[in-house]
Amino acid sequence: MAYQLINGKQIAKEIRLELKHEVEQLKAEGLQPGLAVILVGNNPASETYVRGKIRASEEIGIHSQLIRMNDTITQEDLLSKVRELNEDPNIHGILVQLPLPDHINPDKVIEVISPSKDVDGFTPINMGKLVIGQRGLLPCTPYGIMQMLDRTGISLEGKHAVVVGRSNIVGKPMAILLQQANATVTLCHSRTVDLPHYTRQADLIIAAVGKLNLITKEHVKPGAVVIDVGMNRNDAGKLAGDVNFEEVAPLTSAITPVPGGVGPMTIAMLMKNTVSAAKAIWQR
Ligand SMILES: Nc1nc2c(c(=O)[nH]1)N[C@@H](CN(C=O)c1ccc(C(=O)N[C@@H](CCC(=O)O)C(=O)O)cc1)CN2
Ligand SMILES: [Mg+2]
Repeated sequence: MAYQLINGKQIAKEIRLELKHEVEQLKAEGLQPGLAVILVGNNPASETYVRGKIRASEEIGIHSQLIRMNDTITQEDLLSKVRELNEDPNIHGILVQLPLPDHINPDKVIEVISPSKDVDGFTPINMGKLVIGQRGLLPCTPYGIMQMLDRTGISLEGKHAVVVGRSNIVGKPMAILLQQANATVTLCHSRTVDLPHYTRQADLIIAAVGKLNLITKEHVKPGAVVIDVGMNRNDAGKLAGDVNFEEVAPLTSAITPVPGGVGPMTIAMLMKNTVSAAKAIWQR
């Protein structure tokens, strides 16, 4: 079957270009959105993602500040830094790159980020708003997937979506956004018995577990749409998703690649959230 390859890299580029124009206008009106990125330690993958965030900010015209902290920093010192940024009038978005070192409780850190500056959409306030359908800042990866589906013209109305993975960052918020778009949602996870039983009924599969080749052709109904959120290394050391792309793609109507699918959308939506946060704070 001929399938559509959903080009997240290209869609993300379009979104960044739209934001660049919007920021030019905002700057002319006297507002330059500002983003602070906190990186604790030197995890190589985090270094890459943080670099991508700073580069995207620069390209769009968002003022950015990278705050590097040694991995021996105390939780209290990290909390103090976040509190300081909460009060900084030039900063409209704050994010703490995850994962954090083991001695720091990420929940405690996320909790102190001002919800109005929480451009990751991870604070209990923004998560709560999402659940009850109030406007807030949305987590970037699920928000990016919604944009990708929308901009590809994939309708969710009445579709059966199966989300595999129940993380706070992707699976849970994804399930909520999909049901708000009138999909019927099944949320599967590592303890689901007979995963293919569920995924084979799906018009849309979102694979967000972090397990190489978890989704094989046995999991997929012909014509389904498959979104791969996984980021794993294969035997050759190459980046690969949760979906066995070679065998699954020909069965689908549309599928995202890894790399070049969901990943770039995450950073584009972070930029969008930063611009939205700046406008909301400015209008207060
Ligand atoms: N505070 C946060 N921490 C983490 C988040 C997050 O949204 N907020 N998500 C991930 C990491 N992440 C952003 O932080 C992220 C991961 C991957 C990509 C990406 O563009 N991937 C590329 C491939 C990049 C590569 O070659 O390594 C792709 O898929 O094409 C962007 C952002 C965990 N932590
Ligand atoms: Mg990807």
